[in-house]
Amino acid sequence: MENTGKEVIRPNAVLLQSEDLYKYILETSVYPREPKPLKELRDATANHPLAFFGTLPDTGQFMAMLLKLVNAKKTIEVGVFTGYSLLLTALTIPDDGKITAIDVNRKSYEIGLPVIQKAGVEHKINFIESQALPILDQLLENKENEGSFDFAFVDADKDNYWNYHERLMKLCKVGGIIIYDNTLWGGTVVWPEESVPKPKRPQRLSTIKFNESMAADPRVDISLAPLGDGIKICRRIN
Ligand SMILES: C[S@@+](CC[C@H](N)C(=O)[O-])C[C@H]1O[C@@H](n2cnc3c(N)ncnc32)[C@H](O)[C@@H]1O
Ligand SMILES: O=c1cc(-c2ccc(O)cc2)oc2c(O)c(O)ccc12
Repeated sequence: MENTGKEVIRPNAVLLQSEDLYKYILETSVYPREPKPLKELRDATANHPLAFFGTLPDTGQFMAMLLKLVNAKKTIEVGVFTGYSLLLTALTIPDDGKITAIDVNRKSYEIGLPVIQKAGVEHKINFIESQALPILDQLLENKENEGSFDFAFVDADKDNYWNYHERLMKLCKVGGIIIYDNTLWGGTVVWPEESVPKPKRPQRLSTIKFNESMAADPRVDISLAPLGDGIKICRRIN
């Protein structure tokens, strides 16, 4: 039977419409297990005017689970900010694991760096201050990098997500995982355009197009999980 996409919407589609329920998840499942350095990094970021950029702790907890499930050792991060997702990755991968972390802004990385150093995981991180696209292209110039990464986390300029995807599909191994953050863009993907604040419209359109393109990409298994701001989890199939 043809899948019309018009099936009955089940009750769980509205479950997280309550802030109290989100608080419940954080207080009963996430915060009690959050490693101390991650809490320290959140505290160090709390007064930053862009503190809302930080990866949400429930998303982080799920990401750590996936990193462990695929035994990730070699990873890429696009979009570091003060380093919540970076530190989480560094704490999760083995001692000889390596993260290539790219961000245009080293200043924000330096806010979290003392916490990363204190946690004893800085040696796993190669931070590169740059636009991400040229660095991904540079990595691809070395054939040894092709299909060598176990895991990638993308949390930067939404307009480039598909460009990142094309490169990460070559850099990640078959069976490797790529996570794209903010793929529900604050829920605005289903709002009428005129209800969306003007500055948020371009990224909303990019996100809608990205989700459509991803659904049509036969190279990956996908899941759009409503964690945090929506994370698209891709597993490279071939
Ligand atoms: C939402 S924040 C990342 C949050 C981070 N994952 C965390 O856990 O705190 C987005 C970051 O992407 C960076 N960024 C934006 N455009 C970029 C680009 N073209 N290349 C590299 N980094 C970029 C910004 O400087 C910013 O630090
Ligand atoms: O409100 C934002 C904005 C961004 C953003 C916009 C433009 C860029 O070039 C990079 C990032 O990212 C966000 C984000 O990742 C998040 O989790 C919440 C809010 C925003």
